[in-house]
Amino acid sequence: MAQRRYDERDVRVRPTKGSRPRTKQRPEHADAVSALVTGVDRGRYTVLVDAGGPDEHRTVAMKARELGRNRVVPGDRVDLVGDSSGEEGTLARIVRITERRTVLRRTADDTDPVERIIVANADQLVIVTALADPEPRTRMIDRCVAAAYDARMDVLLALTKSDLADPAELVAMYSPIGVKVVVTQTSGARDERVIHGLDDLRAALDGRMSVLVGHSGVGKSTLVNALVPDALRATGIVNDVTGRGRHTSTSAVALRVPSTDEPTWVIDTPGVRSFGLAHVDPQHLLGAFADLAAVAQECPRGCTHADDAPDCLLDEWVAGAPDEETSAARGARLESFRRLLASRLGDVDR
Ligand SMILES: Nc1nc2c(ncn2[C@@H]2O[C@H](COP(=O)(O)OP(=O)(O)OP(=O)(O)O)[C@@H](O)[C@H]2O)c(=O)[nH]1
Ligand SMILES: [Zn+2]
Repeated sequence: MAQRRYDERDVRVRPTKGSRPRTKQRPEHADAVSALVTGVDRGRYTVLVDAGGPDEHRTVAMKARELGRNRVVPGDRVDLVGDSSGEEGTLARIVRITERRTVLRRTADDTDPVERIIVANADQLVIVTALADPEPRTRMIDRCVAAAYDARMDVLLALTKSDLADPAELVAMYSPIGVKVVVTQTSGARDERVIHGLDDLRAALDGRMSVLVGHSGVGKSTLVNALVPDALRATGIVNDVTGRGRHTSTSAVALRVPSTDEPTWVIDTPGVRSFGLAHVDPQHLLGAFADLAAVAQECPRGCTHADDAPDCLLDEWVAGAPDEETSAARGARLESFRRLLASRLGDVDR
């Protein structure tokens, strides 16, 4: 992973006439140790020092003043100074946030200008959806897909409760847009419950950091508890956050999935039910569809590529397909893209 750190060199100082450059000579913190943020609770950060290494241990940290208002979120790689031993009563300080590879954001709703980073550095978004009880809500899935693609994350659709309904329709709907699908179902009594499909899910998570989202009752906890047997204990000090505002009532927690060779993490997001998409750039969405993006480059200036866009070349691309099969495949891709685009614009949800 090519990572570069944010540090003092990133602060561009504009020389002002007649005054010395306002460079603050901050210490470089050469003795800092790096750590992974696994949880946040009321200004206290649970971090894992030397994750995966011989000296791995959990410790608690606070943000150093110099980080200002920058948010630190689960998945962040940070540098610590001070006492990072993890011994009781100690508190380390986070002095740097390593440049993030991905940033998953949410806005409260589509018109809310306030966007929050909820998770950093995650590779994929796992949308947990029950096939029945509760009924799947494709608008919610679309919104999650849009948010993930905007964050440049992959999407995995985990369809639970296949004992109650057939997954075929949803699979057909989402596989054309590059969404991987795993299907699970439980069987057996509560204390000797087996989850079919769990190995497929494990394989899809292996070596990656995945964020799990899903509505209440879809079976997300059932999956998390099966993947991370000590999930409750592993959350440590992290619990509900005293939210400033109504959208931060709970916070995300990173949990390590044991017994895989590569470090594998799931980030559970109890508070996140859906995504407002006000921040999503339609251009980013298009970027998730390489074939469409190539065609759309030649679209008229300012083309929205939406259903009602005049002279959008994407329509021509479908119409001009060499054979029926290609035309159907292209049509499905375009339709999916436009569905996501519409969810971004709020059309679908109204
Ligand atoms: N029939 C069936 N029921 C399931 C399956 N998986 C989970 N359930 C049940 O669905 C209910 C909800 O499961 P949970 O794992 O608690 O769901 P959750 O998504 O974590 O919901 P919250 O805890 O409310 O956020 C429970 O009664 C589970 O026993 C499944 O594959 N089939
Ligand atoms: Zn267009």
